[in-house]
Amino acid sequence: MNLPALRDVQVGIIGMGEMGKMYARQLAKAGHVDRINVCDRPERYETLAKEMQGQGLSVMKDGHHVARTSDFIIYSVEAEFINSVVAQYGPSSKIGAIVAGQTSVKAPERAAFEAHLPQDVSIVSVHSLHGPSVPSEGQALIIIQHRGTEAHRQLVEDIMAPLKSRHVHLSYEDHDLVTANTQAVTHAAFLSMGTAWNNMGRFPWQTGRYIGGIEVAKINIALRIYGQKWHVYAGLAILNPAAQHQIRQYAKSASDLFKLMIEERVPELRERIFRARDYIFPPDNAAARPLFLSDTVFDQFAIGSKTSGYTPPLNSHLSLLAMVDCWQQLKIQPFKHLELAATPVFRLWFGVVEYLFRDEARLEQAIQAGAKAKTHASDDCEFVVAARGWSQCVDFQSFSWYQHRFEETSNFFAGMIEESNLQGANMLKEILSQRP
Ligand SMILES: NC(=O)C1=CN([C@@H]2O[C@H](COP(=O)(O)OP(=O)(O)OC[C@H]3O[C@@H](n4cnc5c(N)ncnc54)[C@H](OP(=O)(O)O)[C@@H]3O)[C@@H](O)[C@H]2O)C=CC1
Ligand SMILES: O=C(O)C(=O)Cc1ccc(O)cc1
Repeated sequence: MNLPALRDVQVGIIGMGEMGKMYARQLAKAGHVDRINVCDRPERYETLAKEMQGQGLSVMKDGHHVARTSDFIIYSVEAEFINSVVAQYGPSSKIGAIVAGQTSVKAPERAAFEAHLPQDVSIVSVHSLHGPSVPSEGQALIIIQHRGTEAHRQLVEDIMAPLKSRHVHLSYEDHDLVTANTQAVTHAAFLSMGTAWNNMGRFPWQTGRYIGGIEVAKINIALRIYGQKWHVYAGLAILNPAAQHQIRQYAKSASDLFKLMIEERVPELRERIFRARDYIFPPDNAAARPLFLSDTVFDQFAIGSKTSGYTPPLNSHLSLLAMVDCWQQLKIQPFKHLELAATPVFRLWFGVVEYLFRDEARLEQAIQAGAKAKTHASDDCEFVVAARGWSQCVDFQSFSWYQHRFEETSNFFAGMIEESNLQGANMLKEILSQRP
């Protein structure tokens, strides 16, 4: 069947949440295709039509209308619902259409497409590796040519071109492996930090003390994540087949290292941390292009005043030590994904980890702080409990438990999130532009 020329293509977006709106607005602005047909749930039709007035979009009542008129249909709904939404609207797909999903985890999307789409429909999926508030230019856009020809793939890439993203070609399987390696444990770390602060009942940035260096990055990213929708994180943790055991290992690594700290088993602790470091940051790894973030970079975004004369106690950085230990235990080499398919959050987090691990004196200070000074032992104890809790929640595959845990902490942070998101966005932009 002949494919339409780009200027004659009608693009359909089912699910006008944050990502759907971001795509719709950018594609409509480019004006390179014939029409953009969009819908959300039928009960939201009138409100959506009003909201989208004058933006060059054709707002439709439901997914049947979008599917039957569009040559390229993007499902941009919650991963938890992808099967039921595709089951409902998939059979209405226009003959010969190309279908994609924006879901962050592809195993359920693939299963839904294979089960419910007619055979004449091609599957060339997409996934923007950034949140809706990050400009798409230069960020990774994964393209998955699953069922269809080169011409189908090319048409999809031409349709997505106005986003000016960097197209990365992966299979469905590799997508889930790469995103589990970059996102699952990263999110578990930040979610656990937030839960620990909530359970301690104090905001780390409201203690009146100066917070600089990598602490600022931790706080801003944690708040950034808690400012997003819970289902995005729940979906990729619970439904990605490669994510669960990584999150479990992260909790185990945090717990193992914490036990070595409180039992003051310094030689064992040091041996384990240095073994992990040598695996993740081998000194002779020419392929690894370090980010080399510095205190000066982070301190531009410090909280409080350095002139208060207060010297912050040394931190054990348990969340960072556990990350590298987890990667080493599972033999994951995250460097491999840094250039190709890292999200902005992962790149920043990796930079923070590297900042600690590429400096032996800093690493030794963390070991001493954890096993001797024990200045952060009570925080670390809460962190271990929180990491285990998130891991159990993911193992149990409970979306409602996940939502409850997430919202309890995001409510605790309410009021802080907006301010921090602004600072977090500036920080991401500044720090990520520091790359060699
Ligand atoms: N936010 C992010 O940072 C990123 C998200 N993604 C992925 O993109 C997808 C969308 O995420 P995002 O836009 O953030 O989430 P949103 O919750 O903002 O958007 C999803 C939208 O789809 C709607 N929806 C659900 N069922 C239907 C249906 N039957 N018909 C029409 N619309 C429906 C939802 O309605 P309701 O709320 O009532 O359920 C909601 O408005 C997810 O799979 C997510 O994992 C990918 C990259 C980044
Ligand atoms: O950068 C991150 O890890 C984020 O938190 C934003 C995000 C969330 C979900 C995705 O599918 C892609 C990017």
